[in-house]
Amino acid sequence: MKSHLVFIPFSGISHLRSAVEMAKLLVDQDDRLSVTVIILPSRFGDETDSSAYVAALSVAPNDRLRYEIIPGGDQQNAEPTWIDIHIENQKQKVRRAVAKLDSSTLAGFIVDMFCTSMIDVANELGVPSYLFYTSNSGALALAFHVQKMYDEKKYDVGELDLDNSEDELVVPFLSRPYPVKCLPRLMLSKEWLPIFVNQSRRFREMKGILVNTVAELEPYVLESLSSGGLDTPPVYPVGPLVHLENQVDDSKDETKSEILKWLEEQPAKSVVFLCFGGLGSFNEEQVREIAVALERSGQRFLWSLRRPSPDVMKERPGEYTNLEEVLPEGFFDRTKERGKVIGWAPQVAILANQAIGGFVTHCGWNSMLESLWFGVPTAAWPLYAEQKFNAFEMVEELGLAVEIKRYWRGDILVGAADLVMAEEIERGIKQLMEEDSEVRKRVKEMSEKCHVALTDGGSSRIALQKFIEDVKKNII
Ligand SMILES: O=c1ccn([C@@H]2O[C@H](COP(=O)(O)OP(=O)(O)O[C@H]3O[C@H](CO)[C@@H](O)[C@H](O)[C@H]3O)[C@@H](O)[C@H]2O)c(=O)[nH]1
Repeated sequence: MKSHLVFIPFSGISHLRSAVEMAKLLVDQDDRLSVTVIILPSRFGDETDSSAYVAALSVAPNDRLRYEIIPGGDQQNAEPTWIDIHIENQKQKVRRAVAKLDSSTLAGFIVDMFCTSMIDVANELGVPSYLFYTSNSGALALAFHVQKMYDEKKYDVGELDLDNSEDELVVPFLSRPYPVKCLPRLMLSKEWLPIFVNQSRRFREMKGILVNTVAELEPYVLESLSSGGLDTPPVYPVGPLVHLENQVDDSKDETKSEILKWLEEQPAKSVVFLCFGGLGSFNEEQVREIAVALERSGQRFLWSLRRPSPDVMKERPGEYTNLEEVLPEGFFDRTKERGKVIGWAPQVAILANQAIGGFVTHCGWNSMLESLWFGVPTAAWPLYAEQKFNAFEMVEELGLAVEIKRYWRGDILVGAADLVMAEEIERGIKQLMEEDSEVRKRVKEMSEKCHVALTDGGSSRIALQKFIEDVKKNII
């Protein structure tokens, strides 16, 4: 029997790309399955970081995988709205897009964690909803755990002293206590917590949850989720879903070619790469500390440095027109033989290059998976969202990363951030680049497991097959 799934990702590039990889896997795995990916307009009104990617998708024809692009229309140049309101505003357009599909084969909706209000549209049509979770299963379990405690009145943000708290939470699926100050900022904000908790409640309405993780990477969390303690829908670890296409040297892109050429000239595993995701940027004081650390470390480096946005909730960080203004005087002269400062990075192609020996990252989950995929060890410097949890899991629970700063406080999206001193950064970089470290060895082993997971008979393929079988069983 033919089945059709409607997939509604969030429009941000870090959610969209893994969702598209997920959709491709689904249709590859089962030739009776087809998927329509509905691409929502960006909340920012522009489409800067995803427009080229989306344009390329729409020209790639496939009978069983289609893209329905919903234009921004009247929202162009409007004030950006909060994510939940923005998604709510798209419901009518999604109804219209779904109405064009053959309802007799409709088997369900797969929605991103930010698009849970689309469950209402699926319910109107009488089809089940599934969640596609773009981060790890630990962050998912933490969200469920905090929601459960909140609903049972055991978690009160009013009682938490955010930045100075030495309190720790005992979280069932973690092997050690979790410091309250490492909770994502949303879980510590009176204003945001109810929205966050509501999102987790809606996760529980789903028939199943696809997670961009690997069974071998997070076994304890996945066991805990499947044992029923948190009373969640079934979880399917189907990752790592990594967008690998831009790994090749695309000669049309001169900046990328130049970066890759420079890397080819460097010795194997000699370069430390620094990159902080789509929203990562630093004030001038912090930029100087990083520059000093790079100089003192003596290490070869490739540094993706972005200009901070005046209001990151409304506008993404941009590119510097003159990097010398922000870097210490003489920095370029002193480091020109061994370092390169760039803007937006072709990250996957860089991580795939033989010259990269370590990656200083903000711990966005795609970055963590990309570095694991290429066996590159990381130094954790979390900046926003759930990244402090990711850092805790990778450094403390799994021993797969070193740290730049232990228990870093703040969140750059709400304007509060500790200054990290050059000494701390230098120490982290040196530890990261150690040749025969335990972390490097563990990363290599985990990298191999990630590759095996995606082969026939591998854990992620088995989980994907189980998901497809369950989708078919759940058709009413
Ligand atoms: O200069 C850059 C910066 C980023 N990237 C790519 O952009 C993606 C960034 O994704 P990620 O590392 O996950 O970071 P964020 O963009 O910050 O991702 C958001 O979404 C993730 C998945 O839900 C969360 O884990 C993060 O905390 C959240 O901030 C990756 O594929 C990178 O390869 C580049 O190619 N060049």
